Amino acid sequence: MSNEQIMTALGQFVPAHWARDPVSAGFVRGITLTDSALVIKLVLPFVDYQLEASLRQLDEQLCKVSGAQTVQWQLSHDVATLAHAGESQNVGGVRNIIAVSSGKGGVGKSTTAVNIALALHQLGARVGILDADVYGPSIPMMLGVAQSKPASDDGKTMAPVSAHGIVANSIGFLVKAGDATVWRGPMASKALSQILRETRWGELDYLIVDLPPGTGDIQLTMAQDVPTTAAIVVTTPQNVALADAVKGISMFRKVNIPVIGVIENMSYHQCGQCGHQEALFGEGGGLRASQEHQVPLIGQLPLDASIGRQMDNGTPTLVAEPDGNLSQLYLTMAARIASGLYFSGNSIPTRLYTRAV
Ligand SMILES: Nc1ncnc2c1ncn2[C@@H]1O[C@H](COP(=O)(O)OP(=O)(O)OP(=O)(O)O)[C@@H](O)[C@H]1O
Repeated sequence: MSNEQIMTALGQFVPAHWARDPVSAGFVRGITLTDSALVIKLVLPFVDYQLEASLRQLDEQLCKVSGAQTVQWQLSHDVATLAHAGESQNVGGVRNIIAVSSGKGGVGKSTTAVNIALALHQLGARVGILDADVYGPSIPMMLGVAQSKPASDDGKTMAPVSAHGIVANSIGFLVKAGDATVWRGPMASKALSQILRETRWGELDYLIVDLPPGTGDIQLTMAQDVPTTAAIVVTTPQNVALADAVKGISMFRKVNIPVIGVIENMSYHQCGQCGHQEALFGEGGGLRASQEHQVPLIGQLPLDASIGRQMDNGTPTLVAEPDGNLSQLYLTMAARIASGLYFSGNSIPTRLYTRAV
């Protein structure tokens, strides 16, 4: 068997949404031929979705060059810590902080943030979510834990609330409904920094931060006082929402936070009877914004009453129907976010993946 031919075959294959092939990216960790099986071990610095099915396209070619009868893919991940802009100190065992923002309110930012967090968890990552939407904290309700409170043994730090396999903290757990809405910008920003640093998040691969809509003080805090790795902008296809989303993209760029991409929510309505898709709010807006501003379009989600209903019941789509079509959309987007984050970011040198075969 020639390792070189196998590496060449692997080196010519770029899985969906990856920026590089697994060989040049340094993910191949072992190639062995046991009995009649060729065993290929890959360790990824991000979580992925349906990667094995995609790699199986290579099986025939790999069997031919190795003389093996089958290929066994051993896939695992060890999520890399990526460098962030600014001087702020890392948050405990949190490897990456992803801010989810929107230019306008009501576009489904929190709904998307929660389902993406749960999707990353379903893909095998350790995930937390911080509800920084001080003016309308909705994550406790969406995760079905509105009656819970983060526990504090020492009066200084808090244990986050666990729900559906992820951990969460929210201003909504800590102050009475409506109280935070009268806070002025600086107070809200201080609350965000404090809640972030006083929560014992434990070891997390990804901490999703659900920001309030707009481009104000809190967003600046994310750049200056929080080690934010990258941001995602959620929008609807309407022109007004898009114009605001573009402002959000520019703002993150100005403060050197890379934008992983745009998610277009409520892009189309799918008829429950015949499956016909109709673009209720115009078409192609997210794609246009992504092309004009050179950010990837991470995905498009339909306007689907079940997304809202499931959230209102505290069992988000990823929990209510983990294998359903909508969950598959979220899982695909989560994988794009994870790989996009890695390939667009800078790995911290100590965790750099070396080429080893
Ligand atoms: N794809 C979707 N299909 C159907 N309903 C949706 C979808 N996305 C969100 N919703 C519903 O739209 C409403 C607003 O969603 P959400 O609270 O997530 O928006 P938001 O952008 O975070 O709002 P705000 O900025 O005001 O907090 C909710 O009732 C939610 O259930």
